[in-house]
Amino acid sequence: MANAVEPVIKIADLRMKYGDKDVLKGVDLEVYPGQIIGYIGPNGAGKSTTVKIMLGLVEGYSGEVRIFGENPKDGGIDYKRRIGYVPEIAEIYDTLTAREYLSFIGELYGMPAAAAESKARRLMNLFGLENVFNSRIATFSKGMRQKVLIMSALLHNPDVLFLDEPLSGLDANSVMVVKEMLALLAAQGKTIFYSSHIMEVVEKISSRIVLLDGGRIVADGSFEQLKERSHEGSLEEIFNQLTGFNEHHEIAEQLVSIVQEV
Ligand SMILES: Nc1ncnc2c1ncn2[C@@H]1O[C@H](COP(=O)(O)OP(=O)(O)OP(=O)(O)O)[C@@H](O)[C@H]1O
Repeated sequence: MANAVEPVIKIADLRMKYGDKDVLKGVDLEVYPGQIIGYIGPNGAGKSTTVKIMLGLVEGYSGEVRIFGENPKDGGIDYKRRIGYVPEIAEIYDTLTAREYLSFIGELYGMPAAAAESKARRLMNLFGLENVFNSRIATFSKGMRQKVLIMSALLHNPDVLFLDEPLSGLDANSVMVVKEMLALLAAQGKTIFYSSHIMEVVEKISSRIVLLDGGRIVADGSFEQLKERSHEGSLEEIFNQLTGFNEHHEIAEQLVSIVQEV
């Protein structure tokens, strides 16, 4: 049955090479409003490359890519205001205070300065960072910096959020808050593209899981559908089965034996 709602993300036959290496080998994907996509795959599978292409950060690919119907190659910027991004490794301006940084990012997205600052302050309070609003980011712990990154991606109320290991460094309480917040955002029609290696979290929060392996999508469905198809119990086991990995015992034993050599 045709879906009457327009896809937020539409990718068709996406291919990308780095030098001689085929990194993406024909990826097809349509993502709809309100979906939380768990985008998973082994190291080097091509996850970050896909996301960077969608964000317009990487060129040189072939195939069709549309975000809100726009082609990242066309250079339009209005649709980019509807996107939020938490990269895995972020360039964050250490010398700025959280207040300065977040206000700056808000203004970049077209928010009035006062509105950006007021929103940033209230988000900081809810993340338990009210006492460091005027402190330099250089003095922040890893988790505090990660919270600032999450806030900076959300400040302008984007319609689609790309998250790469967003919970990295967050304490257990903050993890619960962010997971619940993502579910609420999705329930309001926001689209979440969630890339992570933490299978327990992906299993719980995703409405749909897309597994990329060697530049190809090898599974696409809800956790229940993937479970039924693979006859495995957990997403970690499904991941191991679909990526053909069953050597963890052997490799672990060999690692230990090398470590123990003197
Ligand atoms: N700028 C680049 N130049 C050359 N090769 C690259 C570049 N960026 C990525 N690659 C290669 O493309 C492949 C896919 O990388 P990508 O970062 O998309 O993988 P990933 O699925 O995000 O992996 P991880 O889980 O480790 O983050 C890897 O083999 C990587 O070495």
